[in-house]
Amino acid sequence: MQENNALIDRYGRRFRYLRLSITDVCNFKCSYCLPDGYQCDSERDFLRPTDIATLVSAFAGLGTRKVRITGGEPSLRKDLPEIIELCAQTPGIEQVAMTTNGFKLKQQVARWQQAGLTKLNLSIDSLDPRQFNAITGHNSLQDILAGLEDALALGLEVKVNAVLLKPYSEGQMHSFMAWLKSMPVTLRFIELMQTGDNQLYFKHNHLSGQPIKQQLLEQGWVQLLRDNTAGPAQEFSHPDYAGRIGLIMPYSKDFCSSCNRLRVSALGKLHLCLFAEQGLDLRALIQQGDVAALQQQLMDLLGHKEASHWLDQGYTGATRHLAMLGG
Ligand SMILES: Nc1nc2c(ncn2[C@@H]2O[C@H](COP(=O)(O)OP(=O)(O)OP(=O)(O)O)[C@@H](O)[C@H]2O)c(=O)[nH]1
Ligand SMILES: C[S@@+](CC[C@H](N)C(=O)[O-])C[C@H]1O[C@@H](n2cnc3c(N)ncnc32)[C@H](O)[C@@H]1O
Ligand code: SF4
Ligand code: SF4
Repeated sequence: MQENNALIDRYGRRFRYLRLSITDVCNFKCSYCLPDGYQCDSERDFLRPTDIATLVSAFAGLGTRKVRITGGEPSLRKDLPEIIELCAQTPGIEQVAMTTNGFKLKQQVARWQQAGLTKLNLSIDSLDPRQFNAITGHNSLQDILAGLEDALALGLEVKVNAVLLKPYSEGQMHSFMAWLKSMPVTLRFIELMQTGDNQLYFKHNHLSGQPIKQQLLEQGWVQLLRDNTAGPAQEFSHPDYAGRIGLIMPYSKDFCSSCNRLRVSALGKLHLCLFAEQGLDLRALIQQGDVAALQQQLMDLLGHKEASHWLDQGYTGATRHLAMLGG
């Protein structure tokens, strides 16, 4: 890959990781994301598999090596195996990952893996069924945990996401640490992010990950190096635990200096940041199937990417909730 044909911004950050949302529909009601459930009256015209093939090959030609499929809930799309497969078969793409609430995991994980999925991130905010139900509005923790066992048995690399939430933090931490002793997954605690819709919730529930980092280091956990397609987590391992711990701390200093990812929404809009003011419409070029023009457009638009999210100044851009874009 020549440097003049790569996605590099004016701050010298290189973008090898595409987060592709394939739907904004979701069947859960996570209290920090869609507390009233998914609301939309009109039909949504999401990118089709042929559009996605054009888009992913444009990104791959500019050095993208990893695609994460996300949503809303991506497993609600019936053509998900087809989408995974076309991403996996795009020349240049080395990793196809997905973030899911796990509702369809047990039924579908073998198909996803056959289609080419290599990594799975699974959102489990609590190991206590009652707390899980209170947070997500779904009584499906046991099925999700059974699906997780299946995913591991198939050899998939699994990460578990848990948003740090003040009222649950003590129980959350305790049971997760005991679980990790024998569970070979990377468990990531994510600082709750403020969005347009959750301002009051954020005020009451946000917790910093910094004290957890301090505690881990005191207890002998060792921080690991990140590779250049890794997500934003700081990761730690410990010889007495089968699992690892990750911390995603968007409010910490310099979080955005290692930004390596761009986003495209299910409606075909490029978002230069999770908290960018607006999406930049790529759909017309995608539907023309003109990969070279699309690549030129991507390189031009990247010139507008900001240094940071400015979340620490209370800025949430146009992001009402993370289901809009897939986090
Ligand atoms: N602020 C911010 N949050 C992010 C970014 N990327 C991921 N996250 C958040 O991190 C959490 C976990 O995201 P995942 O979809 O599991 O992806 P990831 O952390 O990039 O995963 P890996 O690629 O496996 O490291 C979600 O809450 C995302 O919203 C980012 O660029 N900025
Ligand atoms: C938006 S969801 C989309 C994928 C899928 N529905 C899921 O929940 O895994 C992606 C990730 O964002 C996280 N998330 C959603 N809203 C958040 C917020 N306000 N702050 C931090 N993380 C959030 C979720 O916990 C999940 O791990
Ligand atoms: S976090 Fe994921 S599962 Fe929960 S409401 Fe948002 S999109 Fe749905
Ligand atoms: S908040 Fe924006 S700039 Fe910061 S890491 Fe995430 S996408 Fe990149």
